[in-house]
Amino acid sequence: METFGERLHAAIDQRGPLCVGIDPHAALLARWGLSDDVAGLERFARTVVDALADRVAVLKPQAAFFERFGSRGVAILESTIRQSREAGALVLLDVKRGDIGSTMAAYAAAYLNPASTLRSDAITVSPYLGVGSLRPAFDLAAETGAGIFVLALTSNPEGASVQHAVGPGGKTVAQTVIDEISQLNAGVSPLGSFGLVVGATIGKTGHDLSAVNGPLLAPGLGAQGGTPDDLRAVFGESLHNVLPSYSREVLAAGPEIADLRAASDRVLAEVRAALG
Ligand SMILES: O=c1ccn([C@@H]2O[C@H](COP(=O)(O)O)[C@@H](O)[C@H]2O)c(=O)[nH]1
Repeated sequence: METFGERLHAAIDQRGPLCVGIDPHAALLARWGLSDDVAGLERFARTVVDALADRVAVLKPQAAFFERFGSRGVAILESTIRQSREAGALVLLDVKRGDIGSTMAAYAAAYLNPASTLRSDAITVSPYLGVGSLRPAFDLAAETGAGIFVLALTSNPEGASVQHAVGPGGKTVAQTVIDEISQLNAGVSPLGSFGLVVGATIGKTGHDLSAVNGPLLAPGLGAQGGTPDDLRAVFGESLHNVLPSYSREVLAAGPEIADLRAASDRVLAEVRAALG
């Protein structure tokens, strides 16, 4: 069985280092001339899949924007995940789950079990209950060839007050998360399946990402103010493992498929130039 790290490495080789988010904000539905309801949601998500799933390495549906429409929104999320994967994109479902281990096992089954209708290639998780509480998700991911991205240094300005806090061992909370995830990827080639989320907006923080050996998802580009040039300051020597992620910056170019493709090609060229 191919691991998520192997599949992601191959997808980036073939399609380039880019993740595009599927974030059907109410404001974007309006901008596209769509109604803020399930029909609008379905058209929006289908258009993004038709435009990008056969060309970008990773699509990242943001579960919140589907869940706000209840069970009918979740049904659209299911079809969006399925159609994206059928068209060749890897799907990173942005759900940011995190709970005590026994409950985490159920979340993992919902998103990573091959029999689940929400089965994705990878998910985002929150380590606020301790990285160890995520163990059932790590185990199921390893068993099924899926990936996990753990929030470490998030792109929002509020994140630092918790993530930069220093624990009893003298390490920051974020560095503790980074080090625990690094252990899961130790010795793996070409790329581990356990990634971190590190915002492109955070600047130079002094955190050491050199041992991660896994993908570093970088949201915060575009609409949140981060630029490809910021990536060097944030990631330094770890730039080669960065997966830049854009949502609104690309989605705002819709609803025409050609315009979405052009926006995605433009940001890909910009991040390629920055990553070197
Ligand atoms: O630290 C984080 C973690 C996740 N996100 C998510 O990424 C997208 C960003 O959307 P933009 O439109 O490109 O700003 C969104 O789904 C967030 O929930 C993040 O921004 N920062």
